[in-house]
Amino acid sequence: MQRLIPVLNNDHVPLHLISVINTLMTAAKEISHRLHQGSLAGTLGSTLDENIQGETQKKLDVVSNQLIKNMLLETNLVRAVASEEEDDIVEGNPDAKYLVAYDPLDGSSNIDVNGSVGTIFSIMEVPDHCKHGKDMFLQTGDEQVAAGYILYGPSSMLVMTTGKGVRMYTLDHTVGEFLLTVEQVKIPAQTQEFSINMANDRFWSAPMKQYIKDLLQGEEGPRGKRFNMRWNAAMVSDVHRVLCRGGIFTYPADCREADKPCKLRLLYEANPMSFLIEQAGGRASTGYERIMSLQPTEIHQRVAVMMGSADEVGTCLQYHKDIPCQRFDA
Ligand SMILES: O=P(O)(O)OC[C@H]1O[C@](O)(COP(=O)(O)O)[C@@H](O)[C@@H]1O
Ligand SMILES: [Mg+2]
Ligand SMILES: [Mg+2]
Repeated sequence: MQRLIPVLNNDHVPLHLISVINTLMTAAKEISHRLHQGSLAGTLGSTLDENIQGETQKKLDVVSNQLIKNMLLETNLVRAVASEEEDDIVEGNPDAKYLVAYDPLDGSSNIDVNGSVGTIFSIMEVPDHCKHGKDMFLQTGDEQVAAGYILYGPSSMLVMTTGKGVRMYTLDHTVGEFLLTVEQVKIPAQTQEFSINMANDRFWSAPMKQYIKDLLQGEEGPRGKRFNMRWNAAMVSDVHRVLCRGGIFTYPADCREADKPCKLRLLYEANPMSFLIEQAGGRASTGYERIMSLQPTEIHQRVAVMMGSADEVGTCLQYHKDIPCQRFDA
């Protein structure tokens, strides 16, 4: 089985970019090790702090963030990082070419129940027109040069793209390397599986309520087929399932909190996942716009997300076209 770096070399990925990716993998192996140690590592549970988004930080959110940030900045190949767990960007080498946005630990409410979690990353180049400050990161998802995630599940897996399809690698603990295990990921266009937090049903907009209602009616409803539901509460593992066998994953806008209609973050959750999904033949939208075409205005900006099997996402978007409603995220 091929190791990660020779695969990236074969794809003619620039050497410095390979080093950045490899550094992320070194951090990921350390995070994977700590997660597998569980309570034995003394890093489960919460801190007394909140991040910029008002969410209680888990100890492993903080540890993972520090590991990734320090390792990336030490390479001197990174101009700046933007993390879910940092209020602002953290600057590195002023002459470096790469920007890395990341969610150090996604789905972190799963940590204390020994559930799957992940690390999500998005790599961009410093734009010509802007060499300083957080505005460097305000690029569309189409500008990403690499993106992916590490899923810490029963096995640890890297799933990534540099724009030439999607590959999956599995961490072989005996050699400490990610080995290529799926050469070309392709999402089936059709599906009978959806992934959503159903507890938010009464807070969704009219098109989303109707779409899910019709799915639930199965073969007796307008869709004419039975659907199953899966929700891991970690975007990484829910999207991983979609990449493996198809499905639609969605976290739509809702009206639970007027000033926070969306949950998932554009730069380090929605964009990298959309890059993977599109590279694997799927679609990724907010319900109204293609996610990777959005012009970001803030580093911690949130967006509505619906992504996965192309035909199923298309059907969901049709509901958004046909049913007029007040947009909570407008
Ligand atoms: O609490 P909910 O509504 O189930 O939300 C789960 C969603 O929130 C997230 O956990 C947000 O990510 P973080 O854990 O990085 O904040 C997603 O991974 C997941 O899809
Ligand atoms: Mg997350
Ligand atoms: Mg997180």
